[in-house]
Amino acid sequence: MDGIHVLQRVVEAVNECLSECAVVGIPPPKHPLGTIDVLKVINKGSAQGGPKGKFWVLDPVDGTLGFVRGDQYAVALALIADGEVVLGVLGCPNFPMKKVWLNYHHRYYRLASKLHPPSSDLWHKGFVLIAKKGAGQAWMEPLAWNLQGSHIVKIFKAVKVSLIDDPAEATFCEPVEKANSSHSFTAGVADSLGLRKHPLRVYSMAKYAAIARGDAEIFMKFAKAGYKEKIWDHAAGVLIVQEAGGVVTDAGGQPLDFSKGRYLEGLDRGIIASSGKRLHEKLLAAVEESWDSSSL
Ligand SMILES: Nc1ncnc2c1ncn2[C@@H]1O[C@H](COP(=O)(O)O)[C@@H](OP(=O)(O)O)[C@H]1O
Ligand SMILES: [Mg+2]
Repeated sequence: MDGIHVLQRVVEAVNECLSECAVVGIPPPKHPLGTIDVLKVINKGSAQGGPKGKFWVLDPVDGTLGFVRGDQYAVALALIADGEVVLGVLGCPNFPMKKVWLNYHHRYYRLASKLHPPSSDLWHKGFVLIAKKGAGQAWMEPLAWNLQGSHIVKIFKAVKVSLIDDPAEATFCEPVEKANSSHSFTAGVADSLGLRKHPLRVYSMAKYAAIARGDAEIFMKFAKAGYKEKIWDHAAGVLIVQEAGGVVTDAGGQPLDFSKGRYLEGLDRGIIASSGKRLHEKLLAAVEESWDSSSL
C-alpha cells in the first residue's frame, strides 16, 4: 500500500471508530472527519512529557515484530497527569483465553481454531484491559465479534493477579527477542530464585496483561546497558498490573518514574513486575545475587 492509500485507510478507520462511539456514551460527530481533520489530530502528538500537566501516551502497535509475524502485540494508551500514570488501556487482540496457548506462536492457535472452530458466540481470544489509578481494580472487556463482524460489547470483568507466591510454582515471562532483554541474565535470576518452569516468551506489553490476569507471576526485562526505555512501552501496563494487585519496579526496587519526559530516566538496570509483594522481594534479592556475576 502506498502512502496515500494508507492515509485513506486511516481516515476510514477513524470514522468507523467514531461511528461507534455512542456505544461508550460519547455522541458521534455530525459529519465524518476529512483527511485534513485527521492529520491535524495526528500532528497534535508532539508532547515531550515531563513532570507537569496532562498528556496521553499512545503506542499504536507495541511489539511491532510480534504484529508483523502474526503473533502477540498490543495497543497501549495511558493518561499521565503531573508525572503519574492515572489511566491505562491495553488492547491485546491475539491474546488467547487458554493460557497454555501463550507458549506457542499465534499461527498454531489460528490453525487449531480452523481445525476445531470455536462456536461463533464463544469468546476465545482478545480483550481490552483498563485501569484507573487508585481504583484497586483492573477491568477486562472481551473483544468478541458476532457473525456480522460487529463488536459485541459485554460487561467488563474484574481481573486480579495470581495468588501464587512460591517461586517453584511461578511462571515468568520476558521478551521473545534476546536483543531486547538478556535471556542469559534472567535464566540466572530464575535459577537463583528457584523458578522451575520454562520462561514464557511473549512479544509486547501483552506480558503485563499476562501478569494482571494471573496467567503468569513474574515479568523481567533487562535491556543492554545504554538502552533507554520509553514511557509508552510501559505506562499502561504498569498501572494495570498495579491496580490488579501486582508490583512493578526497577531492579533497585524503585517505582518507574514517568515524570522525566519521553524516557524512563534513572531506571536502575531493568524492569521487574510480579504478582505480589512477597514474590517481588524474593525477585529483587535474586537479581542482586545474580548481578555481580553477570556481564550486563
Ligand atoms: N534494543 C532494545 N532493547 C530493549 N528494548 C527494545 C530494544 N529495541 C526496541 N525495544 C523496545 O521493545 C519493545 C518490544 O517489546 P518486547 O521485546 O517486549 O516485545 C519495542 O516496542 P515497539 O515494538 O512498540 O517498538 C521497543 O520499544
Ligand atoms: Mg512499544
